[in-house]
Amino acid sequence: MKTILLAGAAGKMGQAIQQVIAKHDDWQLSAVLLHHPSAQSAFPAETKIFYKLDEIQGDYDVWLDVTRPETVFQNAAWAIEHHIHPIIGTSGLTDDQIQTLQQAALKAKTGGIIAPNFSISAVLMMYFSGLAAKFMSNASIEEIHHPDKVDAPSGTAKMTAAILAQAGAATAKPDDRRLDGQSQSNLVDGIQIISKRQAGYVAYQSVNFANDYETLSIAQNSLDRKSFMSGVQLAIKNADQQTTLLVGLDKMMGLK
Ligand SMILES: NC(=O)C1=CN([C@@H]2O[C@H](COP(=O)(O)OP(=O)(O)OC[C@H]3O[C@@H](n4cnc5c(N)ncnc54)[C@H](OP(=O)(O)O)[C@@H]3O)[C@@H](O)[C@H]2O)C=CC1
Ligand SMILES: O=C(O)C1=N[C@H](C(=O)O)C[C@H](O)C1
Repeated sequence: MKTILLAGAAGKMGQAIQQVIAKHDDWQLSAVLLHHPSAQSAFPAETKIFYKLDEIQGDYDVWLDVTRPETVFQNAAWAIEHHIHPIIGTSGLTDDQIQTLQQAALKAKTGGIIAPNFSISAVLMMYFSGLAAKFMSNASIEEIHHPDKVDAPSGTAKMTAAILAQAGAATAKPDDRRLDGQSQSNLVDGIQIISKRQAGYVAYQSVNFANDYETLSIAQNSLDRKSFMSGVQLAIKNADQQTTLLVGLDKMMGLK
């Protein structure tokens, strides 16, 4: 039996992940870490409920985190220190925090994965964008998310910017005009990211390239949080065999 601690279980992703775990006879939602007591009623009897890191007791194979940017580093560090393999879906980790967690994972011999996006099509969008960036070096990103999203740019956009930069792309002339209240413009690794929050969207991103006299756009749209669930399952299947902390679900999909 694979035992799972789900942090952020009462949130939008947490609820979708609970349904996925329940479909697997050999996976158990053994514990949840919640923010508020009011959310506790909906869990199976065998699920332990915790509200603070220092309350947590028991052994778990996997720590699945879908909480908040301000919480995720502390959670991931705690999981690794206690030899629970982390699957980090929560956005907002900085590059320095990721490096610190990777070192901690090596020391504790407890690997796992930071997956900025669990959607298979989003992973492919990032992968194809990295390929395109070798041939079309003027690139920018637009991301649109639901209005409840607390952080911008999205974790996916930041990872895409890193991939594009590594392939040699940059935004030729970043547009520094002021944007309206629902939009933000940020330069990350030399790539301009426009972030918008708009009702009706879950998660959308396009990567836009321009060469002389030609453009290329690679776009991906998550229409429902169910789009993330095949990636969540892949991560749960593989996380507890990891000895290092991977970044990006592509590393579990055999993409090179
Ligand atoms: N990797 C991926 O593919 C995806 C990643 N995400 C990311 O996952 C995260 C969660 O997204 P989403 O489910 O939409 O957000 P929600 O706000 O719906 O859920 C977050 C949950 O975490 C809870 N929470 C907050 N602080 C703590 C804490 N200290 N300990 C335990 N739980 C806590 C919140 O409780 P309360 O509301 O009571 O504060 C809430 O229930 C975000 O960072 C988002 O970007 C989202 C979709 C896909
Ligand atoms: O908050 C969300 O919803 C999402 N967050 C992740 C991100 O920051 O990239 C993944 C996906 O875009 C949905």
